[in-house]
Amino acid sequence: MTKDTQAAIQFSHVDYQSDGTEILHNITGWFPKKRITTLVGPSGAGKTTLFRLCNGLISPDSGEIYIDDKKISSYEPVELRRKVGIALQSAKMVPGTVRKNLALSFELQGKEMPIDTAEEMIRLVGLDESFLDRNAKDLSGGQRQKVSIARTLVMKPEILLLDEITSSLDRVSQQEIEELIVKINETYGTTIMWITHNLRQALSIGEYTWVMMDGELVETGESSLLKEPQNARVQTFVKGESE
Ligand SMILES: Nc1ncnc2c1ncn2[C@@H]1O[C@H](COP(=O)(O)OP(=O)(O)OP(=O)(O)O)[C@@H](O)[C@H]1O
Repeated sequence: MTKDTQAAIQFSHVDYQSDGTEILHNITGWFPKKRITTLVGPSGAGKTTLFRLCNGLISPDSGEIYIDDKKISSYEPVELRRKVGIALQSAKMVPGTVRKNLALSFELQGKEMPIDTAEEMIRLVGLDESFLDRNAKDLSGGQRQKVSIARTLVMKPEILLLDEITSSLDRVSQQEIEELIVKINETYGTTIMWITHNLRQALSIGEYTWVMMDGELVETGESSLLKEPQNARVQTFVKGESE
């Protein structure tokens, strides 16, 4: 992709190993600020591991990651967690109300969540305020995913990492979440990085795409590259996923 905007996150020759096995190899690339970029690739390609590097859960063995042109290692953990929010497919809830779940990040910092923040975020994700007092265990899969996104958004992250958040949802809920992702990006200018197995989503929602395979970044650019990939392995992957 041409560098017409600033990078929110930049990888420079990043390697990551676990128990002596190389999981990510020489990753060099960037995620444009305030845009939606999808990450696609076969299972085990290293996409989730890349996310864990981005929010500081793990650190590279070599190479460097920059967030807003500043080395990731120079961020305080609390500052990094606030800047980079993450929502996962499992959307695990703690026992109790939706409000309690939304307040988790504040609680961890010994703060109280402002009432209007909870209301703003629950409305943003398309649920009405009565949901705040519902028990999280009674939510449907789609509602739980929306609450999980709202829970990440309460800290107003500049960068939002979404890991396969629509894979277990029905078509209608998927579409609602897709619309929500676009709305978050437009409302707050949030940089969004979105792992998805769904190439239709990558083509229609994500402006840019990273294609990862076997721990490497094999193709990157505007999402339209998925229509005519240059790399033979990507061609095979795209063909397989579209059948
Ligand atoms: N903590 C770990 N220890 C050892 N191996 C790991 C660890 N975490 C991930 N791996 C391995 O690293 C590789 C990449 O895993 P990762 O979960 O990042 O891939 P992925 O692209 O997100 O896959 P999926 O689409 O299935 O979620 C896999 O082979 C996985 O088994």
